[in-house]
Amino acid sequence: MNTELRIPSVADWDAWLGCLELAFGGVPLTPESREMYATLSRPDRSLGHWDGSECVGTAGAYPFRVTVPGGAAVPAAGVTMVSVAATHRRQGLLTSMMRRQLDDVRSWGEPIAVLKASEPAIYGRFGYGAATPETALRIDTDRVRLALPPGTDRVRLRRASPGGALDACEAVYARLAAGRPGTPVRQPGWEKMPVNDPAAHREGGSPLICVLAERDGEVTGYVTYRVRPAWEEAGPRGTVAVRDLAALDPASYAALWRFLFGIDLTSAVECGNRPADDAVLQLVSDVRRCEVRLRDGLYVRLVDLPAALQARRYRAPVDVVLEVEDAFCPWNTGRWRLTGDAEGVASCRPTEDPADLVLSVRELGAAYLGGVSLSTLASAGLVREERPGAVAEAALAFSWDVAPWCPHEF
Ligand SMILES: CC(=O)SCCNC(=O)CCNC(=O)[C@H](O)C(C)(C)COP(=O)(O)OP(=O)(O)OC[C@H]1O[C@@H](n2cnc3c(N)ncnc32)[C@H](O)[C@@H]1OP(=O)(O)O
Repeated sequence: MNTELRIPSVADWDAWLGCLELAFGGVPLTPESREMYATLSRPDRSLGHWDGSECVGTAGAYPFRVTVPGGAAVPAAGVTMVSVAATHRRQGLLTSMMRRQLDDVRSWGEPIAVLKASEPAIYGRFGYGAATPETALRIDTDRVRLALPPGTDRVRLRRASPGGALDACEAVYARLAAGRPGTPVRQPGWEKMPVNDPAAHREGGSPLICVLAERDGEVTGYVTYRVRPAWEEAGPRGTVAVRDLAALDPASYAALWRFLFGIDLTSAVECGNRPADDAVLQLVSDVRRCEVRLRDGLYVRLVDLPAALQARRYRAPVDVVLEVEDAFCPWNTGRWRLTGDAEGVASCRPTEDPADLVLSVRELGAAYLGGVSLSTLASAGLVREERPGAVAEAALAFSWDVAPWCPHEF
């Protein structure tokens, strides 16, 4: 196959986006989404495969910063808009784009690349590990009750227009992003994404509604949701579909959930993406009536392994030699001595010392944000222990007190 791989010019944008649309089923993007992507896209950080004048492959990489354990916001390539034309699939076009992109990311000095996959089977071969397990929830609000922490009744709730409340919501997001590994710091322009609400995407639901939680006149939380009304012989069976819910304190958090549970003419609350440690599951009276579906969230690829491992903090003191295999980015292959703890700057240097743990870069990516335990990976046979006790030591050090989560779409 004779295709040319190159950075698209601004004039290539329509053809480039057209390839992406077709690969995702051919439904044209709504004008709102098209305009948003046109503003956010970075042609200089994108790649296209061209077969003559036809664009047959696309990939992009936004310049993000992602919170890692310890609170640093690490430069990260946000890989996105990956597609290959149906006429050209399984001929290695994606592989060649991943090759070029990871070389580019390395040259940009971004220690990690992250993505959300359309299908989990695609990116492991390129060294991406599923790092932030997330849950999709559906709660039967006719039968489930909520326990409410002290102060819930003092939280004031106020409806606001999603666009008008953007600054207040973004301030809450920014404070939470700093404490939750896996969360991208919002880059300029991206605040529009959570309130992008094309009518074509509402699936019979209302336009997006925003409710703010306030304490002492300050916004302490928000929820955006839509209601999908439904009627049965026996009465109303509407669903509340939550897009985003965030709160700075337990009372505001509970007040928002209580509000969602009480919306008239509805009998269920659905959330497509919540963290694996979402506190609501500790408030519900009957967890069996909450459908909880585990999903893969953010995938992490260590591009510059020592820089990435040095950027995070470790929950307990650690001193281990990791023997890492990385066939796709061979500069990471080798033995690395990692030392670090909760406070100081970690060190990760090449070493000739014998290995304590043997693993691939994919497993290291999965464990990087503290959401997947090295012990679990060892139990699965994906991490090999060469020094007794090394798995337990490293698993504790890599773990974190909050589960990593990526509430940011891209
Ligand atoms: C971050 C994001 O943007 S996620 C969005 C990804 N895009 C999509 O899902 C859109 C629809 N799908 C597509 O456009 C294409 O099928 C792609 C991009 C997923 C794959 O592109 P291709 O050029 O066909 O991939 P390529 O030929 O390089 O395949 C490389 C390997 O991955 C495997 N592979 C590719 N796609 C898939 C898949 N969906 N599921 C499982 N394996 C896959 C191939 O079989 C091949 O395996 P091999 O090396 O063992 O032979």
